[in-house]
Amino acid sequence: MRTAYRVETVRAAERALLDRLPEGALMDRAAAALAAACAGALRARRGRLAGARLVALVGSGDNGGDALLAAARLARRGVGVTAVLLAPDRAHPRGLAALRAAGGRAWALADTAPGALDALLGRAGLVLDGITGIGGRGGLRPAAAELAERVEAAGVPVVAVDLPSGVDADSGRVEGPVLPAALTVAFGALKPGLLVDPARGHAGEVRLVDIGLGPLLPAEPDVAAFTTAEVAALLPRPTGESDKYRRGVLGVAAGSPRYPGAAVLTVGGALRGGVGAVRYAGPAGDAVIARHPETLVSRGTPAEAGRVQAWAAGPGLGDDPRRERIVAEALAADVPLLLDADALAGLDPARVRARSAPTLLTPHAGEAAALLGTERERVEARRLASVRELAERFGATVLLKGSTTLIADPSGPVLVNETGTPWLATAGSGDVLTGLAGGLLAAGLAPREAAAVGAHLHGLAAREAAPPPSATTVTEALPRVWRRLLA
Ligand SMILES: NC(=O)C1=CN([C@@H]2O[C@H](COP(=O)(O)OP(=O)(O)OC[C@H]3O[C@@H](n4cnc5c(N)ncnc54)[C@H](O)[C@@H]3O)[C@@H](O)[C@H]2O)[C@@H](O)CC1
Ligand SMILES: [K+]
Repeated sequence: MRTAYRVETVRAAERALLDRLPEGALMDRAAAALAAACAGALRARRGRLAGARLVALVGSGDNGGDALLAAARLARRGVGVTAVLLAPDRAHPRGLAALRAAGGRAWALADTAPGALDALLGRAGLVLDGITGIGGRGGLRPAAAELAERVEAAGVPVVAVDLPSGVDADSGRVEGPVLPAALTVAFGALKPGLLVDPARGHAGEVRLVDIGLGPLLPAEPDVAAFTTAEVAALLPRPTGESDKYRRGVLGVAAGSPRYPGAAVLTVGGALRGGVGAVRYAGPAGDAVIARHPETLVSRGTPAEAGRVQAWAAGPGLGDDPRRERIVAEALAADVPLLLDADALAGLDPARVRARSAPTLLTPHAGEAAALLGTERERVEARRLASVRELAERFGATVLLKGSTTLIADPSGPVLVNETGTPWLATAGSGDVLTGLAGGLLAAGLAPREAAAVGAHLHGLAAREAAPPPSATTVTEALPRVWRRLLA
């Protein structure tokens, strides 16, 4: 499990660790790892360290202190270092002394002419961003924002200290200018913003450095991501006693005369979700049978279909006059239920909360916004808060699709899927995910695991499908992903 903790939790663990260690030891650990990461990046660019040039951007907190101490280490190894101080009178005193003792230069940003700054950046092989870390509040302030803009314009690769400056560590929100990094070196624990967009999109490669915080962090993180090995361990596997019913049957209520393809794609995903069988109920049975002859099809609504272990309803129901009845019957079924797309429109939280079996909702940002009575942009800017709010309001598991897919229960850590790719923004790919996650539900996974495993497999399949992937080629790539994970 990759885990992330909120700032408050990280700080509490840091305080406990600081009490046990000599003064400065923790920052020295952080600085040593940071210097090693920068040395690697500089060597990768020009083969050797001596003679390389580094510019360290230094804010007024400990994040700037880390940058100064790391820069001092690099200066001792022959790197030409210039620190640009945003607040010279508040720069970390020990860090600044170490840098000067190592032969590094320190410039006050306020006294540096724009031309001189640009020339400095133009010669630099790497920029170390120590403007703000977990103490950063709101978007970057004007002087820092202007500096970030100049660095970006210079095109020098940036290594972020702990977090890209300007992102919100706890929420992943970005409220103004940010300095995007090629590499972020995080200390002690990842923060939620390093896993959740839009902040994550500015962090580049994220490397976690162990500074001894682990044993002091609580067992339950705020945000977590399954690794592929953990997903592989959760995949349902048939046993000697399995038959098609014991492996689980998923009922699919999707598609309409106008959108038969949604039924085909949802069933296609479901057949690759580890189930023993898929029952399709709806008007697109002929199209489904033509593509997936193993499906049990019927024309009726969920209540008229046979026994299933879970239902997945919603894709392509469109303006089918039976839509409300279909959703009502799926809600009334005493089995786990996945609701997506057209089944989410106007969904009443009380109806979901009243269910006796678990429910999984899989909105994209637009659908989530409609359920929350807000705008899509607001959901996209506040993905973590939005998914938590939906889960709480509906008393359900919610999978919020998008640039980083998030999965929340009414309480407990939010799961992040890290396998997603922008290529998945393609017609019908959500229908495949609905079938896949629904299949995993029917096969016996809890909603949270079904959602996380489904999203993980879906992302891996999209990466494997020939670019550009389509919903159909993603479906076709799924068995290859299963094979690899089961091996
Ligand atoms: N506490 C510890 O034991 C350790 C902390 N470490 C480092 O310390 C950092 C946290 O240090 P701090 O708590 O001093 O906080 P930061 O250094 O992250 O930022 C605080 C400073 O930045 C300024 N600032 C805040 N928001 C700003 C904005 N929007 N624009 C411009 N300036 C802004 C504030 O005036 C304040 O002086 C971590 O991110 C990490 O890099 C590491 O050295 C490991 C050990
Ligand atoms: K930073």
